[in-house]
Amino acid sequence: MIRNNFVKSIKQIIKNFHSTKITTNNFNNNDNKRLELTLAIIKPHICNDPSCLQEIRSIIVKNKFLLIKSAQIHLTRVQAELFYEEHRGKFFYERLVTLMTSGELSVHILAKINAIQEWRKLMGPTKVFKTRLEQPNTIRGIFGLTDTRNATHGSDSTETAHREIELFFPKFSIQNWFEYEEFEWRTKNDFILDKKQWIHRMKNEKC
Ligand SMILES: Nc1ncnc2c1ncn2[C@@H]1O[C@H](COP(=O)(O)OP(=O)(O)OP(=O)(O)O)[C@@H](O)[C@H]1O
Repeated sequence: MIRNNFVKSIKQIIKNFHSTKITTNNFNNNDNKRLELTLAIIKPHICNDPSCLQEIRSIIVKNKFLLIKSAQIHLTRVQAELFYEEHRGKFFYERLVTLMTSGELSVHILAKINAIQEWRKLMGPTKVFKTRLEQPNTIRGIFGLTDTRNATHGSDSTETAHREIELFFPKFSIQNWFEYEEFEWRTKNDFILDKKQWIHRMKNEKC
């Protein structure tokens, strides 16, 4: 019941979000801090439910993250094992790998000032049952089902973010993005959200 109410209120927030045009003022800060990149993953049990998937993507946009790249990816077992290598041997490792290979993932490179910390804050803590009580308005508080099926993933440091971005988007050059694009994303006037691809485009960018 409580969970249903949260889902309803999130739906309402999203309904109010009609405009796809946003201005960089939303992304600027006063001390000209650079944007940061992080990797966000929406896990398979959410991707299997189109309305939940749509809601989480809309929450990302609503919270003023820039969607730089997005892809639907089905991991092989080898890829999932590599991704979660640090957890090998833990009691939840097998079920985690099974979950992450059970269907498509929605994978996104997000940009924002303090993107890593901001995305983790929006997701909420790993443990779903505690999170539902203590931080019910976070993504995991609303959409998490169990500690493993906790809806989303987010990189936990710059080093991890860059490693994970390279793993999922091998053609994307982080170095080039910071050298040639970061300034424009941070300072140019407006972007358009392409809701088919779930990426932001600079206004004059060709599709
Ligand atoms: N105690 C646990 N029980 C079940 N699953 C767990 C547990 N701890 C972690 N996991 C699963 O392993 C994933 C990676 O765990 P980690 O400790 O890196 O958490 P996290 O940094 O909050 O999550 P993520 O890396 O996915 O953003 C978690 O997102 C969750 O799916």
